[in-house]
Order: sequence, then structure tokens, then C-alpha cells
Amino acid sequence: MPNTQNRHLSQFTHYHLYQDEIPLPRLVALAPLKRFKDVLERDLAEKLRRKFVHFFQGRFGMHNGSSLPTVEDYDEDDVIIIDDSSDEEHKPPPKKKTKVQNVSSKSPKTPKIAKVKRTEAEVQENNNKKLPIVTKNEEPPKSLFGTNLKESWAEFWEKKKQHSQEAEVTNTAKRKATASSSKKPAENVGKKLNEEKKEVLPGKIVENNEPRKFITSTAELKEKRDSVLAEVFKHKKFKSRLQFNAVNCILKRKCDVYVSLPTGAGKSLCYQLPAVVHGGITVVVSPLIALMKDQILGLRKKNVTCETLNSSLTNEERSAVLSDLNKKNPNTRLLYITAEGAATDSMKKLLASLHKRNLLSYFVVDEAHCVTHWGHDFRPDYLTLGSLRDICSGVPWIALTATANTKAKDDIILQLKMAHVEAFNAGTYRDNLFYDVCMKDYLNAAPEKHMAAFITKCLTPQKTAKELCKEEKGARQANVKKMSGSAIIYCRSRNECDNMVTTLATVGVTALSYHAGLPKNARTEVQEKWMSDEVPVVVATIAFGMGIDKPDVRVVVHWSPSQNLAAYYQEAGRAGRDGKRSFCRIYHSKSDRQTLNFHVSGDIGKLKERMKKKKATGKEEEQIKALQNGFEKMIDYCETPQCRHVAIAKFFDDSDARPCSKNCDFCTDPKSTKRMTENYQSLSVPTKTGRYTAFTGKGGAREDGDLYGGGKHGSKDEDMYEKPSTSSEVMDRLEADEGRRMRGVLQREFAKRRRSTNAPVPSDEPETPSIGITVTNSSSKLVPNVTLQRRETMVSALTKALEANWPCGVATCGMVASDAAQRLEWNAYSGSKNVTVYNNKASHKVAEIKKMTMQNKTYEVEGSAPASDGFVSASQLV
Ligand SMILES: Nc1ncnc2c1ncn2[C@@H]1O[C@H](COP(=O)(O)OP(=O)(O)OP(=O)(O)O)[C@@H](O)[C@H]1O
Repeated sequence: MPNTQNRHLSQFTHYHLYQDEIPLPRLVALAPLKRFKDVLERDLAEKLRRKFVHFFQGRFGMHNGSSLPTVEDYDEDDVIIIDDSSDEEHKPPPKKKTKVQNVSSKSPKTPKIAKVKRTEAEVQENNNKKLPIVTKNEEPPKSLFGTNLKESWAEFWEKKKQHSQEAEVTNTAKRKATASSSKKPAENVGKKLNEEKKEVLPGKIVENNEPRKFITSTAELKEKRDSVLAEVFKHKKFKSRLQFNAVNCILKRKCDVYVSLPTGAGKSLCYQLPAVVHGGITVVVSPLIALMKDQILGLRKKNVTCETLNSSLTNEERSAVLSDLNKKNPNTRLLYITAEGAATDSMKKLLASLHKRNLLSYFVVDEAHCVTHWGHDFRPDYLTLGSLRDICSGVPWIALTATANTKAKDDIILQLKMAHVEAFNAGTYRDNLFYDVCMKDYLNAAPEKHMAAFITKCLTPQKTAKELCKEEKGARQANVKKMSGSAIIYCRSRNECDNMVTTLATVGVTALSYHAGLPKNARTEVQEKWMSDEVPVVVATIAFGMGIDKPDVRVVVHWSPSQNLAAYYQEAGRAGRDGKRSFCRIYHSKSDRQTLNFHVSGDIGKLKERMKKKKATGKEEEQIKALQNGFEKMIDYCETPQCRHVAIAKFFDDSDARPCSKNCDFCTDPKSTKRMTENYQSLSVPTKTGRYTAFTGKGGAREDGDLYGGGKHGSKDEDMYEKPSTSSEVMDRLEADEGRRMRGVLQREFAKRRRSTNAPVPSDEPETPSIGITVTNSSSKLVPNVTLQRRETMVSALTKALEANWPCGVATCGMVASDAAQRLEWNAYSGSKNVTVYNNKASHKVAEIKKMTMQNKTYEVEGSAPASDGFVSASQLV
């Protein structure tokens, strides 16, 4: 690294920033300067921030940068210079004497603040800012971090913040007093001033053994509530009356609170806002690490300091979190933990210590339906949460869920030992969601194509159709439909996901697949592409979607029903979180029902096994009942002509279960919905060989003799399907299922040799190429399970996309679209190890071309044909 250690701050330029040539202490000093603001706000911001974090971690045991001052908190001349020469770790190697003046080099032991002049007006203006600044009128601290670095950066800022806020309160009070002095008697003003001085600031923790003072004045709570809503959460108002009421009740801290609001209704705010208002620490139990990460990310973006303690942390991360929690005034406001973690002795000790130090503000149980076997995602570890009551007595408990009926609600309250509960129950109705069910066997097109058309329609903004037509005239977007919003398609198995992506590509819908078979980084990549609207559709197993809060999901399709109605409601609830019209559709068939039946009976079988082995928790029988009930209600939902909203409302015991009149297929077109259901009921059921035989049940789903029985068909399906699960460990389980799937493949291979099975076996016969589509090196078997047909599909999708991009169907270099498509497809094929990666690569290429078409840019095909691989272009063949 060049010698930059001794440069004066003014000598650093953006060049040094980009070149990474600035020592960390200088960087800390430079960050506040406005001349670097543009850089800070762009890509380098993150880099700098990480450096900050790293730097402070090392020196002061801080674990995140969220409480560090941001560039907004300073002015150009508020230069803070840190002399770190006492810090061995960051000490530069000995250098030759330089002529450049180092403003900080005079006092090697004591870090100090250098301050340049500011006008009175600037000082006043900055006093009103959120974080304090160092002004010339103000006595600077002896050292930035206190003598001998005893005082931490966080403590310093906490003090500064407090000082500045107190000054602000006094100023405000003075202003108010002056304004009203002509009307009010002076003693009133004095009284008000005294009141305002007593204010307990958010985040301020009083001495250990003194009881912590929470805000109790209604007016004060109201004021803080509104300012936190606007300034921290950036919401103009509460989303609903119920959210407003729940927040108010929780803010008062007078009782435990049970909140049941529909999916996407803003339950998180109900506890996050009070947590910020009252300060201290709010402990949140969440069932999924993915969910926690999502919440933490969201909160950190809002500058709320939050942490997690879970099994995914490294030792260093864990000790950083703990060291903050062990401080007298921790920075952490919300601490996310798992129920499993809460049951450990170390967590119990930590909670006891926080409670003893008067730090605990709330104890929150998110997704509280996990506490009860009546819920759809029962987690035995949640049962132990109630015992923590004794550890943190007097702390208000908050339980939140979207999916609990009366039985579940009662059980949650019982299990969590909630006393004096105030319940906020909003029912499940979401008027922006349109629910419908399509019977796969009664569609006028192949079901996959039917679905693709549906998705395209949902993602094509109605209003701009005319504009699009206009645009299309003479424009290159001729064949490209403008899409807006995103879609999720839930499939049961990895194979189903991959096949669906290919099928969608043939009809011009670009999708990526997401499932446990993908490596973790590939899954993250898919999720990011979908979140950033690069690819509109994701085809996934139910592992996707948990904790995802994308506002503009316009459509959620279930390629087969969920295992129970509560899970379906939760999964479909990913749609329309921005409140706009969105669609939730299930494609259902007799064979889907049998497969589901097989899985449910498998789960029931396991529970019965457990009961026999005396490993039982005593709740198994009820769990079995809940499983059966959830499944029956799911089947009823699909197979009974009724208002879909009513079916959901009844399942959750909503008091208001009126038909929606316009938000489901039955209410908008009862005749055809009934006809479709009748046709479905009269249909025969598929046999082991795939043929249909007369359905002998008496009509209703529950009379199906196969229900919960599994049956031979189910057994045969075992290796074809991933085990669906609504449990929070779904990812792990899906991973484990891969082993089972492989065993299935082996079994099929043996069976193939014995020639004694009906299971579909991969054929060794060479595949026949389709007429009109040429695929490079078509006999290649480089990527297992990628059939010639799949490759042809991709070539054809790429050709279509390129034809739309190149107005005359020919690139500037004279290459025709089909040749270029072959080349691109080959690149994807030869660079992939498995079918999913191949699918995603090829589909992403289609998306990339389409995006460029929309932007009126020409897609350039790079690279040359893989001659040694036998590449022969279509034009050469003709
Ligand atoms: N007062 C509000 N004004 C506007 N948007 C809000 C408000 N409160 C919450 N939201 C937004 O609503 C969305 C859903 O919130 P949240 O994730 O808390 O829902 P939820 O009830 O927990 O849903 P689910 O049970 O499906 O996870 C978020 O994007 C959140 O920012």
C-alpha cells in the first residue's frame, strides 16, 4: 500500500478511495466529508461501511455498523480526526519522516476531535438533526472514545444523542413557551417544561437496579408512535384500524396481546414499532432462520439495531452479539431467536440477565400457530416457550399469527400461559385477492399452456394494452409483451419445477426454477433475480416464499393443492401485499388428490408409529386430527362449488364468513364452477398404470376409500415426489429427500433390469429430433436428464426472443436468429452440470434478450461456434 498514512485529510481523493489506499482510521475520518458523499451513496458506500464495521468490531467489539453515524449526520467542516497511533493493530509500519502535515500526529496517545468554524445558523440547523454534531460552542469530549478508549463509540454517540435531544426538547419547550406566553400563565409553561425534561428517551436504559421507566403518558406515546411510524418505518398511516389498535394496546404494556391479522396485513409492525418507541430489548421467537434474516435485513435498512442468536452464526458473530447484550446499555433493540434456542440453558441465563437488568421490553412469539398442534406447522419446541414466563415475569408477551382458528388461538394462549390477553382478530378476508380452482382434466388446452397464458395475462398490465399496440407498430417490441409484477408457481417436486420452466419457455414466459436440488448460491441468485424483477416468474417447491415480502406478486399458482388449507392460505398470501388486485389459483386433478392423500397418510402413519414406540408427546392424536382436518378442508376447497373466501373463513372460524360476491370463481361465475366440479366428480380415478377407472366413491372427497390410506398408487409415487412439508425445516427435509429420491432412481434401475415394473424408465434409444428445429450436437448426453426435446424447446424460445430483438430476424453480422439461438443454447448446455442449471441458464438468456428488446437495444451474439463439438449451423445444413 502506498504511503497514505500521514496524508492530510484534504489530500485524499476519490482515486484513493477506489484504489483502497486509505488506512481505516483515515477512512473513518473521511467518511463524513460531503465531497465523498456521491461515492458513499453509490457502490462504495457498502465497501466503506464494511470497513467501518470491521474496524469497530476489532476495536470496540461492535458487531454492526447500524449505530454508526451516517454521512447525513455531518457537514463538510465537521471533521473528526482519529488518531489511532495507540492502536497497535492498526499501527502503520514505521515510515520516513514526511513533510506532509499530519494533524493528528501531535498527540499519539489521545484520539481527538478537530473542529472547524461553523455559523450560529448552521449550529441551530444541525441541532435539529437526528444525530448530534460536534459544534464549536460545545465543549468537545476529552477524547472521542473517552480516556484510554474506555468509552465505546456507541456509548459516545448515545451520550451525544441524548445531549442533543435534551437540548432540542428544551429548545422546543422554550419556543412553545414563548409562543404561548401571551395566552397561558407562566406557571403552566414551567410545568410543561418540567414534564418534558422528565422524558425517557428511546433506548436509554437507567441504572441497573432502578426500575426502568417506560413511557406511560398517552400523549407522549401518541407523539412517539407517530414519529417512529413516519421517520423510522416510513409509513404515512397505519395499514388498518386493527393494526392501529393493536399497536396502541401493545405500546401501553398493560397486558399480553394476541394478534391475528391476514397475511401481508403488517403484523410485524405491531411489535417492531413499540420495540423502537420503548427502547430496551424486545426478544422475538421466529420459526425460521430465513424469516429472521428477512426481518433483520428490513429493520437494519431502517437503522433499527437488531441481532439474532441462532445456529447459523459463527463463534465470532455470536460473541459480538453477546458482548453487546452484556453491556449496560446494549445497542440491540430487537433480538431474534429460535424456539429451539430459547429452550437452551444459555439462552435462559441470558434472558434472566436481561430481565434482571431491566432491559426486556417485550417477548414476542411470531408465527404463533407453531405453538399448537391445531396449527398447520406445529413445532414441539414452541411448547417449551411458556416456561420462560417465570424467567421474565412482568414482561408483556405478544403472539402473532395469520393462520389460527378458534381452537388454535385458545391453545396458543394456553401454551404460552398468556394472562389478561387482549386479542385482535381481523379474520382472513383479503379483498384484493381473487381465488379460483381449475380442474386440469377439463381445460381446453394443455394445463401447462393454460397456466402460462393465465400468468401472462395477470402480468400484463391491462391499462397499457393500447399503448403497447401503439408501441408495437414499427417498434422492435413486436413480439414482446410488457410484464409488470411477478409470479410464483408452486410445484411439488424438483422435476416438476424444471419441466415447468421448459414448458413456460416454449410459450414465451421466462421463468427460473428454485428448489433444494440447487446449490445455495444458485438459489440465492434465483431469488435475487426474481426480487429485482430481472426474471418475472419463479417455479419453486414450497421451500421458496417463506419470509419473502415482495409487494407486487400478482399471481401465485399452485400446480397442485397444498397439504392443508392453512398452508395454502399462507403460501397464497405472498400475493398482492401491496394491496393491488392479485390472483391465487390452484390446478387440481384426481391424481393430485391421490398424491396428497399418500403424503398425509404417510405423516399420520409416522405419528401412529411414534405413539406405539412410546416416544409420544401426548399430542399425537390431536395432531392426527388436525392433519386430517386440514387436508379434508383443502380437498373441500378444491372440489366443492362454493365461495373460496368463505371456505377459508370457515376453516379459520371467522365470525364474518359472507360470500365475497366478486373475488372468486364461484361468486363471479357459479354455473361454470358447478359444472366443472360436477364433471370432475364424475371422472374416473387413475390406476397404477395411469389409466382411468370408474370412481367408486359416493361423490364427496371424504368418502374416497383411499383417503389417508396411501394405497399402491401412492407407494409407486414415492420416489417421484419430494415429500411436501410445511415444517420450518423444509429445506433440510427436502435435502434429505434427495437421498430418498436417489434410492428411488436406483430401485427403478434394478426394476428396469428385471423388466418387472411399470415405472417410467429412461430410454437408451436415440431421441428423434423434431422437424424444423436444429440443436447443436443433438446426440450429446453431456447433461444428465436434459432431453433433446427440452433442448429444442429452449432453442425455439431463444429464436423467438432473438427474432423480436432483431427487426429483420437477422443480426448486424448477418447471422440468422435460429443459428444464434443454437449457439446460445449450446453455451448454456455445455456449461451446465445438471438440468436445473441448464434450464436457468437458458431461460435467463431469454430474459436478457427480452429485456434488451424492451429497452430498444440490440442483442449482440458473442463467441464462435464450438467447431470441435460438431457444431453445424442451420444455414450450413440447408
Ligand atoms: N402502516 C403501514 N403502511 C404501509 N405498509 C405497511 C404498513 N405496515 C406494514 N406495511 C407493509 O406491509 C407488508 C406486509 O407486512 P408484514 O410482513 O408485517 O406482514 P405480515 O402480516 O407479517 O404477513 P405474513 O403473515 O404473510 O408474513 C410489508 O411490506 C410492510 O412494510
